[in-house]
Amino acid sequence: MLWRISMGWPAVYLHPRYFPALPLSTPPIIGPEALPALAERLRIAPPSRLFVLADANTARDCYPRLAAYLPAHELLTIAAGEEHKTLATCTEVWHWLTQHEADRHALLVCLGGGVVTDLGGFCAATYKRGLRCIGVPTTLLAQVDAAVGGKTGVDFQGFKNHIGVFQEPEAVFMEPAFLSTLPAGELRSGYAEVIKHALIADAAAFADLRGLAVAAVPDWTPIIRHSVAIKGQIVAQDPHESGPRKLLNFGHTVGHALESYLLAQPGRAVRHGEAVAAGLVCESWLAAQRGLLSAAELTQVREVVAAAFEPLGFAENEIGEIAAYARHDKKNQGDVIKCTLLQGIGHGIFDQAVTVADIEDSLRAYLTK
Ligand SMILES: NC(=O)c1ccc[n+]([C@@H]2O[C@H](COP(=O)([O-])OP(=O)(O)OC[C@H]3O[C@@H](n4cnc5c(N)ncnc54)[C@H](O)[C@@H]3O)[C@@H](O)[C@H]2O)c1
Ligand SMILES: O=C(O)C(=O)C[C@@H](O)[C@H](O)[C@H](O)COP(=O)(O)O
Ligand SMILES: [Zn+2]
Repeated sequence: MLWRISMGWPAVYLHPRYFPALPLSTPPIIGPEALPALAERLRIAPPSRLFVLADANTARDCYPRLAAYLPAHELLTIAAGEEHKTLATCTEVWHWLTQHEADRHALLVCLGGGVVTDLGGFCAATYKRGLRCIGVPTTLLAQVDAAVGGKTGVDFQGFKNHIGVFQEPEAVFMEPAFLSTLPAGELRSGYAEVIKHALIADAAAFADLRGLAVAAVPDWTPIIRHSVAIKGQIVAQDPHESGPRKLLNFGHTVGHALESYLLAQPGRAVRHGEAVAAGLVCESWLAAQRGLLSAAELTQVREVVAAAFEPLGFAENEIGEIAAYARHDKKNQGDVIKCTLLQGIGHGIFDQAVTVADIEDSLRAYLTK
C-alpha cells in the first residue's frame, strides 16, 4: 500500500519500505521475562551508547538487578522525589549526556517511578530532538500508569507536568519483583490509579477491588496487566488527548490541585496517588450532584478509597487557594474548567464543564463526609 500525503504540498507517495508505519507503542512486557527481553532487545538493536537514569532509591534497590542484564553503560543518579521533577534536574541529565557525547543513536533507560520515567522521557525526547528511550518502571504507580502512554514532562512554577511532550518510549519492561522493596505508602499511591482505571472503564474490575487489602495482595501482576490493558486501549484511540484520553485524567482536576497546593507548603507534600485518591472522591461527588452517579455508587467509591487511604489533611480555609489551581488544568478550554466525571461506575465521561465554586463545594463535601 502507498500512502498519499498532500496537506497542501505537492502530493508525494510514501512507500512503506522507506516509511514503515511507526508503531504508536509496543505493548509493555510484564513479568519475570521483562529484563531478559530488555537484554535481548539491546543485543538485537544495540545503541551507540547506553545510559541509565535512576533516582537515589532505585539506584540502591533496583539497579543491581537491572545491571546484570546490561552491557557497558553509564549511570546517573538523581535525587528522589516530586520536588526534583524540575527543569533543573533535566539540566543535570542533559549536561551528563553532553559530557558523555551521547548521539541520537544512544539509548536512555529510565529506571524508577513516575518521576524518573516522566523526567527521563522528557530529557530523552528533547536532547538533540530525541534519543532512544526505554522505560523500566519500578513503582506500582509507574507500572500501572506512568510508564504507559507517552506523557512525559516536569513540574514548573508549582504546576504539575506543566512542561512536557507526548513521546512514547520505544519499549517498556516491567518486572513486578521490583515492588518487593517499595514502601507500603508508595504501593498505596499506585493503587489510586488502579481504582481510577476501574472506575472509568470496568465496573467488574471495580467490584473486585471492593474488600481488597492493598498490603495483602500476594502478586500485583494480574492487576498491573489489567490496568495497562485499560490504559493502553484508551491511549491507542487518542494518543495526544484530544478526546477519550481525558478519561485517564479522572480524579486529577481536583487531585492535581491538592497535590500542587500541598507540595508548595513546607512539610505537607503528599504522594501523587494520595492526592488522586481524594480527587476520585471529590469528582465522584460532583458526578453524584449532577445525577450521573447514584448515592449508592458514591458510597462504594468512598469505601474503596477509604479502605486504602487516610483522609487528606487540609482545612476549610484553604479550599479557595486549592481550587484555584484547577484553572491551570490541561483539559481546560479558555475560561472553562473541563473535568472528567463518571456516568455510573465503570463509565467515564469527559469535557464536563465545572466551575471553581463546584470544585470548592466538592472539597467541602470531602471534609465533612
Ligand atoms: N506520565 C503519566 O502518564 C503519569 C501517570 C501517573 C503519574 N505520573 C507522575 O508520576 C509521578 C509519581 O510516580 P511515583 O508514585 O512512581 O513516584 P516516584 O517516582 O517519586 O517514586 C516514589 C518513591 O519510591 C521510590 N522507589 C521507586 N521504586 C522503588 C523500588 N522498587 N523500591 C524502593 N523504592 C522505590 C522512589 O525513589 C521515590 O522515593 C508523579 O510525578 C506523577 O505526576 C505520570
Ligand atoms: O496518561 C494520562 O493521560 C493520564 O492522565 C494519567 C494520569 O494518571 C497522570 O497523572 C498524568 O500525568 C496526568 O497528566 P496531566 O496531563 O494532567 O498532567
Ligand atoms: Zn495520575
